[in-house]
Amino acid sequence: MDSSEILAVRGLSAGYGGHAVVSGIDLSLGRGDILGLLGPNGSGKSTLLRAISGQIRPLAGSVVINGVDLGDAPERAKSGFGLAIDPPDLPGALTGRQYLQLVASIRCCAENDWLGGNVAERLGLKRWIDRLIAEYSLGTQAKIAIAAALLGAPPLLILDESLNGLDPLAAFEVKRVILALAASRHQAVIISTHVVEAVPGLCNRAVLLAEGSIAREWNARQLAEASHAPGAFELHVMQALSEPMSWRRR
Ligand SMILES: Nc1ncnc2c1ncn2[C@@H]1O[C@H](COP(=O)(O)OP(=O)(O)OP(=O)(O)O)[C@@H](O)[C@H]1O
Repeated sequence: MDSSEILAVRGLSAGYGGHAVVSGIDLSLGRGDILGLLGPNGSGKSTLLRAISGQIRPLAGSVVINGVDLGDAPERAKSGFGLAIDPPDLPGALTGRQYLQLVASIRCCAENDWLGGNVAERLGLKRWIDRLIAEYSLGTQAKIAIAAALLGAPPLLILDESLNGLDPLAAFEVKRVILALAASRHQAVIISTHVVEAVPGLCNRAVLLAEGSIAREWNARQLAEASHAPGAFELHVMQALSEPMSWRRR
């Protein structure tokens, strides 16, 4: 494996009850990559991220995180990524601080071990930190999930629609944190989103999932070009989705 490769997904199929929802997925992320994962509802974005994060077992193929095969050494591989938990799955009976302490103890780091300052404060969590997560709004829950995912600066950061529900200031701060992580070239980020227009300014790679397969990919140059023309990237995505499956991935 290339030492700069943080995520290597090869021939991955995954789904539920033995039925594949995503199949034939190949992905390689290096240090400094920010991958935007796009796709219509039900196209398999969350399923793919669940397979990459070891929440479901692949039906075929492999996932290697920072050089560790998830199938061979799941616990060691899992220490290579931070995942922002879906707000309904957060432990509502803990305070934000207790949750950060819990995640920090699992990651063997301090509860304020973030690259680039106090992320909890930057996301506006200071006045919520000693209150129960169950009392948080959805957006505030998303913020604590992101802050926890970033603890200990894991090589890979996985955000599944985590920008949803954030107020503009918090979304701006999360984007700044992500861009700084990528600029440090120690980490890679994979972020699924329906906010197509945010992708060219935030990501240097993008893939479009359709019916469980990668239908189209964009590299840094293509995203940079699209970012100069308002609406251009959204148009590319909509065009790709309107093409028959057999035309895609050119
Ligand atoms: N736990 C589950 N058990 C069985 N089927 C599931 C489960 N979770 C998702 N699916 C099915 O897998 C398919 C892909 O769902 P998935 O949530 O991965 O899509 P998505 O692209 O993330 O969608 P969205 O944009 O709506 O969040 C859907 O048909 C869905 O019904």
